[in-house]
Amino acid sequence: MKPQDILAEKTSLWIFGYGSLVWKPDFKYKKSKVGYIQGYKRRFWHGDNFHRGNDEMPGRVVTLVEDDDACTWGVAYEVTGSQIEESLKYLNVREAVLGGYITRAVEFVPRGVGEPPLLALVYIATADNPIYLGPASPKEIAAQIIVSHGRAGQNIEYLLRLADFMRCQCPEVEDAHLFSIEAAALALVPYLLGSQQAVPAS
Ligand SMILES: N[C@@H](CCC(=O)N[C@@H](CS)C(=O)NCC(=O)O)C(=O)O
Repeated sequence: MKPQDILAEKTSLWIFGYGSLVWKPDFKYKKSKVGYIQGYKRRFWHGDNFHRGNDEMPGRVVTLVEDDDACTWGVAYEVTGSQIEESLKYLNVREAVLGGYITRAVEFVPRGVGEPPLLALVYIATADNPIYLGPASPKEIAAQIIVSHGRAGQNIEYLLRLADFMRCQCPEVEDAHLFSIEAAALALVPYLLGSQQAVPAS
């Protein structure tokens, strides 16, 4: 199903967030649900030269990579009436124009027992995007994150708030990729805080 199929003559639209959108939606919505989408894994493989980085030192933000065996937890937001146009207009700038994300339609599964799956719009950055950075080790990703910042603030804030969301809202979920990067970044902070030692080689 294409994104436009779920937008046609809609009085209600669900938007799935799995990165900064889980802690900073910044658009009006009617309700939100924690849950997951199947067939995608979340990875810090997208570059960001606006919100959490710049052209000289791009930050790293998350995107989704297709993987039939994986699922990604986040938050789905329901927008209705005028919220639909307002949210899409806002996200088009924040995610597509400034972030390089495209939209896809996905099936969102709410965590609540017996709650039916919902069709949702999701913003994904694909490998053909000019600022896509691709795979790297947790240490390499962490080393890039701790020195990057952009118009929205420090890249490490983006990492820590996402890790906090997962610990608080999805404590039962194992996300080795996210938490290994968080641990590597926190281990590097003492070196960042002006210690004399050089940052250890990764
Ligand atoms: N599309 C993902 C990732 C969104 C995301 O992190 N987008 C960046 C743009 S590169 C953003 O909005 N950052 C705002 C911020 O870092 O405060 C989501 O659904 O959460």
